[in-house]
Amino acid sequence: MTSHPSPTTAPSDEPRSAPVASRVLVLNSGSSSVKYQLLDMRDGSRLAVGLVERIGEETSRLKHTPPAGGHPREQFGPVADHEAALKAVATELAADGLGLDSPELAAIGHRVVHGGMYFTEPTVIDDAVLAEIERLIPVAPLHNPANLTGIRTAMALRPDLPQVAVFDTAFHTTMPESAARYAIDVKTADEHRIRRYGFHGTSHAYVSRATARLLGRAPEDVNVIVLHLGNGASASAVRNGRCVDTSMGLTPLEGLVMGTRSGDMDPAVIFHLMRVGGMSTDEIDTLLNKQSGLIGLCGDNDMREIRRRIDEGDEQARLAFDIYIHRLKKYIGAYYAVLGRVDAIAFTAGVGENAAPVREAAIAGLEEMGLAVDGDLNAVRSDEPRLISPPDARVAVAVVPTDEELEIATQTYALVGKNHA
Ligand SMILES: Nc1ncnc2c1ncn2[C@@H]1O[C@H](COP(=O)(O)OP(=O)(O)O)[C@@H](O)[C@H]1O
Ligand SMILES: CC(=O)OP(=O)(O)O
Ligand SMILES: [Mg+2]
Repeated sequence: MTSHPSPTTAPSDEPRSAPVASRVLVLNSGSSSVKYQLLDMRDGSRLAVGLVERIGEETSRLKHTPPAGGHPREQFGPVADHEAALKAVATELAADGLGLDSPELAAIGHRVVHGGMYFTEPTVIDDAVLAEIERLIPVAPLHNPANLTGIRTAMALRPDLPQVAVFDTAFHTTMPESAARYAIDVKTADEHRIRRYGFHGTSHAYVSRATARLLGRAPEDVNVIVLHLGNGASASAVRNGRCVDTSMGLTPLEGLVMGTRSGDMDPAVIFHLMRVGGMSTDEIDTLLNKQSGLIGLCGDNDMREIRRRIDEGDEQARLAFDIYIHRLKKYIGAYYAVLGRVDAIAFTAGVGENAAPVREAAIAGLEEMGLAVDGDLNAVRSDEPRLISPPDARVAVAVVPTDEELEIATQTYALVGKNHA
């Protein structure tokens, strides 16, 4: 696709209608990276895609893929912080004539990981919204600070433009109290707003809908278990298009075994580490969030590397893989029981979309539940949503690539259009 010359600057006294500008820039700021996409919302096409990774290190890398036909450009060298990263992104976009000053830009959509109980919908960002995202930093210490810097930098670059926050937690606000509450003293829980919020909601929403489409059915008619297996990983149970349970909780630490996070464990492990191990709260926080999961178990958090080591007979990598799969299987069983009837199980994100051995092992032995994976279908590599269960399977097993950026752009553009109308 090419960048279109702007036909869009409307005179300010024109009647208010859908936004004339049709582009949305999406920023997904992680703890050490910024992923971005510029989309044209007339057809959902991508005008530019990129990533700045290893922010704050000497070895930062920016990779920018311009409109179709252009060669990806890479830059190496230190990018000090998220503000510097975003400015570098703005420079790259400007070099392709897609600068942030473009009148065709309708809005900037931001992934915000923790929205607490307050934000159930995409929200235009103002000072009060910024303050609430800031207040939630203690429950998303790896994510919300980066999200905030991304927002503030974008606001400084385009103060006139609507900046929209799309929250990871929003899709999970439909969870019933029976799933959202921990079984702890109610007064204490309420005082500190301790409950299960869930994350990756934009992905769970997008993938559960795309799975229904793959089955040729309406989202309201299907029950889906979504397994979002990236570096962070979470499972969700989606009944008739609405989330009824998810594996992450107050913070993105609960649930599945992840790249560097432990997921579920007896909370008494923490008291033990404090009392007997002499560790501080911060040390335990770092241990469980950054030094546990796959990396803690075997020294690698990348599933490709773990599979390579297993193929070489590495026992430690094998055990890490087995622990990862065991936890995943437990959640499949649990959410099967929560939903009662399951129409599909969808694998998504970096591991879910690419690691056929993970999909095979997670479903193995569940034939009595109507679950099976066809070896040939599972081996297919594709960017398209696809079934990997045998044609006669009672429950569909699918690989459904997620697209958080498209979902964020869609929600952002819909909100800006609504506010305009
Ligand atoms: N070809 C592949 N085979 C197996 N695992 C892969 C492959 N490509 C990516 N992954 C896994 O996906 C992870 C990244 O997933 P992703 O969804 O991009 O994570 P995040 O958004 O949390 O950064 C990597 O850490 C790696 O474990
Ligand atoms: C919430 C969360 O875990 O996000 P990510 O997978 O991007 O780290
Ligand atoms: Mg991700």
